[in-house]
Amino acid sequence: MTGTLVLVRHGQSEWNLKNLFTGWRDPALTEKGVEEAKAGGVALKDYGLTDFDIAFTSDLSRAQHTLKLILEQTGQTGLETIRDQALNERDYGDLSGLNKDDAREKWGEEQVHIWRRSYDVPPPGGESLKDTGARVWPYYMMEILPRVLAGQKVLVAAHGNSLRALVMVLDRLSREEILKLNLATGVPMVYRLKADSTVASKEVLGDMSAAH
Ligand SMILES: O=C(O)[C@H](O)COP(=O)(O)O
Repeated sequence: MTGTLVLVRHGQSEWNLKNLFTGWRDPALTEKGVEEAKAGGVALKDYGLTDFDIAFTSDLSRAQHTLKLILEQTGQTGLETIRDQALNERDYGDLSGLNKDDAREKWGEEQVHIWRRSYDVPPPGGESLKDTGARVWPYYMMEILPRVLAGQKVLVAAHGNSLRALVMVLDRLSREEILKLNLATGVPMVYRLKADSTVASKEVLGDMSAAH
């Protein structure tokens, strides 16, 4: 029997609230984001996951803060944690700091949707989902997956697009399907993997439909 992999997107950030492209910029969580992260922790606790072996997070404070708030709820504040920029949000390049509605007015709804959700079209000066995956997938294979296959319970607090890259592979989504996938903030996804690293089961502890 292999272990458990939990993926959770950080709670709402100040720039999510202001509707700005964020990428590698480093805004803090909002009050709502703090509440979402705590709720994610409570959901894990209620589910019975209070004994993680290790946690991973990005180099960005919104993900690190989310992880801290979750671990406070599961009673694991001292848990070994590895931070790595391989798990950072996709680099939004020249869009970073721009308002998403202003960008739609300037470039059109469809172009902005393609930049935000397509597999291989990068925003100007930034990373496509494929580019993001090119750093997330090897990191997952080398650092995270071996621990899960060894039976550990592993928690990953990261970002909308670094996690979409992982979910694309875990859920075997096509390029068309990934266009439609949005991850809600603070909602844990609990995966159990088979020994061949494919997914045995997936449970979502919250409401993903609120994602946009
Ligand atoms: O970096 C950002 O702006 C957000 O965290 C994710 O953005 P998206 O919803 O446009 O992918």
